[in-house]
Amino acid sequence: METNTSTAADWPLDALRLAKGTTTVSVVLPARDEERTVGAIVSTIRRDLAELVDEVLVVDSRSTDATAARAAEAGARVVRQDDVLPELPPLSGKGEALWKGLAASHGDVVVYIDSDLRNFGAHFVSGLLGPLLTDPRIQFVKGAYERPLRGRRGEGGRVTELVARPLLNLFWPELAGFVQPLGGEYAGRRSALESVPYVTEYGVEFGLLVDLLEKVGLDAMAQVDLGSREHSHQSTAALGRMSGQIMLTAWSRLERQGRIVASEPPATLLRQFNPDTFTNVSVAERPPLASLSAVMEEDVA
Ligand SMILES: O=c1ccn([C@@H]2O[C@H](COP(=O)(O)OP(=O)(O)O[C@H]3O[C@H](CO)[C@@H](O)[C@H](O)[C@H]3O)[C@@H](O)[C@H]2O)c(=O)[nH]1
Ligand SMILES: O=C(O)[C@H](O)COP(=O)(O)O
Repeated sequence: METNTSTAADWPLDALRLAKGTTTVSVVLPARDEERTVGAIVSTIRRDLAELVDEVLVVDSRSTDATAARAAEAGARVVRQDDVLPELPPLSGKGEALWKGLAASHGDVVVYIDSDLRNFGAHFVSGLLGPLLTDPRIQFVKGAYERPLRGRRGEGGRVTELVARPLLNLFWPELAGFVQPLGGEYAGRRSALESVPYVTEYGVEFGLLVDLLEKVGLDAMAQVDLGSREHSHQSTAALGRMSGQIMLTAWSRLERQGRIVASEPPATLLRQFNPDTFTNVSVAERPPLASLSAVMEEDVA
């Protein structure tokens, strides 16, 4: 991992403009109720990265606020998650938004950026593009950063530290060098992203790392330090549900890789208190988009 690690400052815009050549780039932003932040992120990309980014696509993930309007005003193309590939039964959550964004976008390289970032800068996108535009061996690039929690440096990323990184270290230690395995800022070649399934809900990042490791190998994966990342924080209860989804994603990969043989499937209801609720934390899965390309070409042309 260390050999494929760089920082955003290693990738100045002038050099990337030259390296880009005819490669087309899409930035895809999944967004559910992000009216406060999505417009500024889209505007920054359009203003500072006009020569590098060919398409900015916001996937409106069933927002009930003005996310779609704010994104469109700022210059993004906006699609509604459930309007993409409408012949398929809709699924829900972030993973579904990302898969639909892959289907609806056109770039040779796709950059994913969360829409709730509060300190977004153009270096998030240019940093992620650096290894992909300059090294043909690289298929996938993950952002790394320091994450404050309500002003406390290094304290953010609770699910990352308590669930995701321990699971990766236990079962996929090759991936232990990824500092932010759950981070929402990453990029890949379309051919690589279309070759793997997308887990729905919040299992998507964990599933992509494990599946891409198997598909393209660690030498084709890179990491770029993007500095510091600030985003909106979810409640502890919501992070508990996210953790359940990530654990079930890990389980599905262990089973698929033949590393566990289950006498019975795991329960998928998470009981939480205050209020006393049961939530289904199961995740579904979309197949590799390449396997649906005929359908997709008809639909998004
Ligand atoms: O149903 C959903 C839920 C979220 N989002 C968007 O996805 C992004 C990240 O979602 P958020 O709820 O802010 O996730 P975090 O609590 O920040 O979770 C972290 O960990 C998750 C699990 O790996 C990752 O998916 C996130 O990108 C990462 O920031 C945001 O732009 C959301 O608007 C959707 O589009 N649809
Ligand atoms: O990636 C994570 O662990 C979750 O997004 C939680 O992040 P937070 O602890 O910074 O809210």
